[in-house]
Amino acid sequence: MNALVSLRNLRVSFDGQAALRGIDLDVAPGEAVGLVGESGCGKSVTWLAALGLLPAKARVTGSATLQGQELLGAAPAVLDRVRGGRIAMIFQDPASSLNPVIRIGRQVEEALRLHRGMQGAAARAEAKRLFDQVGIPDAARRLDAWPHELSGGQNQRVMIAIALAGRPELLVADEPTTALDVTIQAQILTLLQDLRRETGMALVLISHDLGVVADSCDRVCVMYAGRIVEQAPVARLFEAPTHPYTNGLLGALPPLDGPRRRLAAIPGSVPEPWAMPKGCAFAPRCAERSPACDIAVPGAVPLAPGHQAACIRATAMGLLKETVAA
Ligand SMILES: Nc1ncnc2c1ncn2[C@@H]1O[C@H](COP(=O)(O)OP(=O)(O)OP(=O)(O)O)[C@@H](O)[C@H]1O
Repeated sequence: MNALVSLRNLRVSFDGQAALRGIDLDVAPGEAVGLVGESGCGKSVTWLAALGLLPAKARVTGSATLQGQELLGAAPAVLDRVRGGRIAMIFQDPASSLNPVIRIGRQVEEALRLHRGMQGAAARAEAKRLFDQVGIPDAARRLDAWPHELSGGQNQRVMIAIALAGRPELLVADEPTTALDVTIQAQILTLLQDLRRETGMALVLISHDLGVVADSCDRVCVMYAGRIVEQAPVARLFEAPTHPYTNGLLGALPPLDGPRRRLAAIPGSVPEPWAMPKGCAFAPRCAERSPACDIAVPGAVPLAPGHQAACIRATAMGLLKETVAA
């Protein structure tokens, strides 16, 4: 795969506490990758680190490349061109990302000026086109609205228009629908899919909801305590989940058909950074734990094309495959 973005052994710590413990991830041009996991597992920090958006106290090591160009430690001028240009990011709460005292059209025009050098009537016409593209009704008039005059869903569409202004090759959408009503959530997710098809950009969708990610993405990465514990194409993940944590997330999904049942919750909680076990971080919550789980952190084992899991059960399956093939 010729990756658009490659993360290699990406590690982040704050005040000596590890938040990311070695992320390896490729995003191909045009693909949609879902990043899923419980709150605090490092989904947002992964992309904030790659884009140089973490506070100075964060210690970041490893590598994050955009078509071979290293982003970690890159000059501010390089990062300014990448951020909001080749890689755009939208966040959960559009109200806090938009400037409340600048009309929304002006905010889109500013992004067009920064990333495409557009000004005046050309920028205004392009801003209107972007509003049309993201489904803001009565776009010409809405350009002059203030953020507080629009609903949360409309403001998220404005954020998406700002993100599209730089013609990104990758859009990172960090819980883009969490703050919205359920019906609006579905509309925004559909919009992101449509835009990906229209523009050919890649999409990284961050969510704590495996169902949301499964509907919208080609591939899913399951994160736990600062690591990717399993990644696979969506269909494969549902057919052959290997990591017990993935199984736990799948068990927590409501069934598509059949009677409603109580959602299975995974007992226990994620270990705190200062109390990380020596072996597998999920072991204390794992029903399939064995003594070997406590010895060392399991590495990612390839199981099928695009499918890897970091669990000693996967290690055992990998060895079994090698023995059969020999
Ligand atoms: N600026 C910061 N200073 C200190 N710790 C931080 C900072 N930002 C993130 N962290 C820590 O890094 C870890 C990963 O956080 P991150 O926000 O990436 O999690 P997440 O998986 O995106 O969770 P959520 O779904 O709640 O957004 C958490 O333990 C968090 O407390």
